[in-house]
Amino acid sequence: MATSTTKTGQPLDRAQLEPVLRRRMFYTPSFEIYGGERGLYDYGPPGCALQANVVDLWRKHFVLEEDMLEVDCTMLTPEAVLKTSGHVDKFADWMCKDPKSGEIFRADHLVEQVLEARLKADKDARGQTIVVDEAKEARKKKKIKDTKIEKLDDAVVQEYEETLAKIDNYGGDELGELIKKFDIKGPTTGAELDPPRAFNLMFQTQIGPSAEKPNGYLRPETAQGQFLNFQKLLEFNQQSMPFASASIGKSFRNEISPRSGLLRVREFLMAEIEHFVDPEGGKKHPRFEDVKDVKLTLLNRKTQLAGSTKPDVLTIGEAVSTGIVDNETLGYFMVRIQDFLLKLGIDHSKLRFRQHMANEMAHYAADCWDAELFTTYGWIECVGCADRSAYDLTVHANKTGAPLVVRETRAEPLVIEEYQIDLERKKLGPKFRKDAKSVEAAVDALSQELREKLSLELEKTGKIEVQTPGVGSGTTELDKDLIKIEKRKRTEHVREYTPNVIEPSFGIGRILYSLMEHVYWTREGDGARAVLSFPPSVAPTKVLLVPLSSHQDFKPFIKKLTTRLRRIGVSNKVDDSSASIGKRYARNDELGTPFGITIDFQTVKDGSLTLRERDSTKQVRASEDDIIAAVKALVDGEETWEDISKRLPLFEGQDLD
Ligand SMILES: Nc1ncnc2c1ncn2[C@@H]1O[C@H](COP(=O)(O)OP(=O)(O)OP(=O)(O)O)[C@@H](O)[C@H]1O
Repeated sequence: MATSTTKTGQPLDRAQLEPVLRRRMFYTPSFEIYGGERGLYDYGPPGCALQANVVDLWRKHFVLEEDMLEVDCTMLTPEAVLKTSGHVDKFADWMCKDPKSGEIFRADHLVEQVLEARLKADKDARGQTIVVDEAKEARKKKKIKDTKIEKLDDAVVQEYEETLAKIDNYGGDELGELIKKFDIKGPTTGAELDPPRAFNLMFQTQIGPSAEKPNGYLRPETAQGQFLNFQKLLEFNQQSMPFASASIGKSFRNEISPRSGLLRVREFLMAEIEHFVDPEGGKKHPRFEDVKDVKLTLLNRKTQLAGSTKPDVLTIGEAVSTGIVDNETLGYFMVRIQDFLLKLGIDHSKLRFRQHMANEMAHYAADCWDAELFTTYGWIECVGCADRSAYDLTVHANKTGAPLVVRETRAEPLVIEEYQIDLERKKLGPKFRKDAKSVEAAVDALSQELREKLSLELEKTGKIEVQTPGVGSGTTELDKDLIKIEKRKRTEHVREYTPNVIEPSFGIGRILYSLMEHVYWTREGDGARAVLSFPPSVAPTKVLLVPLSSHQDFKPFIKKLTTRLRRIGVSNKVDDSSASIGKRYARNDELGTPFGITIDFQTVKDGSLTLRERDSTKQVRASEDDIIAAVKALVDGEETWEDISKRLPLFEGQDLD
């Protein structure tokens, strides 16, 4: 796997970044003083501010700009809902147990880890200047300690790589076969593993005191609440289609082996959109024209099937017209997802869209693309974008009888010619008694094809036989006196259909962590200093106020500045500690604070201030009004630092760093 690099081209060292994130309290393991609980994290002040800013941007970018209908649905979900949606039976991962140690592994992750480790060892071995036989010889003689030097056959390397490219697609039996075939054993014991078995990821719970057994779950996604409110939302939207609902809230998954920090946790914030669209007419999107020339990096299904991970860069217009992406609405949202991630500060070169393989998608899905971000943990799915077809609305409507459909008055009434059936009910009742209703239902359910066939038979013989499950022998004879079948015209003024759903689904924690990796770099100086180059819009704190010292004369300026900044909604912090100004700025570079205002003796003389930019460490000096206006323009994204440094005089007086 390629290594991740920072914007300065240095390999990204997670062992350096993670302590910074923990120390500055972006996030921290929950319940730590009780020994911690895997897969659960608390966010500290900068983490909370960052998350709030990302969520705020999400709302503006999607809910506001796309005029979506936001809902906030409950997390506690009755069992019946999740039974109908398929989660109770199918929302599971494959786990396997080491019978010797009792350790539990997620089967696909175990295969992935082992194969990746073997490929790495192979690469290392190939990189050695000594040939492998010599390496083995040397190892025998204990000259080389590294016992991992193992070279694989080229065919094995290819097989491993192909397996890894398809790792998300295997079912339990296939994973069991891979474990056997590749001789994968318990990592700590070397024991043969038990065959994989399905583990449902939902947390079960009991709703109410009278429940005798668990009768509900913590939701594993926010989507179901949106589907169940479909009819009310359609009404709220004055029956107008297409429209989208949106929801931000916690979801819960009892992950088999949570790992990789915020990337795989058991409780996480999701932001999901359900865009309801008419399935007829190719799922067009009214704004597709505006985005059709935007390029995306696409790793399609065909490429993955060939065992490759080399993506294509295509405009979304090309991708949709050639059928690589199924339809305009899905393509439109992929572009909007990319725009959003880039706005946050995601590195464009570390973003790709990967198409799900046919057996990786839910059986009802028409197409699905994940926005994946490259991190030190490899490519990580951060946003799923799926076409869920009409599945969810259909199953809930069938189960409850609720009309989760759109009824539209046709512009032109539709004249339909069809076979219609008239039953002589007065005679049917006395003849079939308790079975009359079943016979009637069976007749009503006859297809047009059958009706045509039966009408000919009725005309010819004067009687027909109809399949009536559960009545007598299973077929019932009806004669001309009881049934009439005729071809007639019917005019339909209203069209009824179940909308299809395009669902972009964002994991906010995964996006936050990937973003922190993407904006992290180190500045050479006295020791490498960490910098988090968040764009001003998402940075936890926008401005640091630094008085030169704790001198009394600076205090009124600080008070005035904080009040003014607060009034215009710019978050700021004062650092009046005794550390040098350079040190204080370095501390806040770690927090990603993009701007700093210094208050010095010149300020006391003429009211002027310096404004420093985090990444370049350049400063300008100007009046308080000009500096405040510059900060506001920078934070609102109306001007860049380049604009400001052209407009206001540069300040070279002090090298603060
Ligand atoms: N355990 C988790 N921890 C953090 N975020 C998650 C977790 N599971 C899912 N997400 C986020 O929710 C989004 C939508 O969920 P989805 O059901 O598509 O994920 P998934 O395909 O089950 O993920 P994975 O295959 O990685 O388990 C994902 O793109 C991801 O950002």
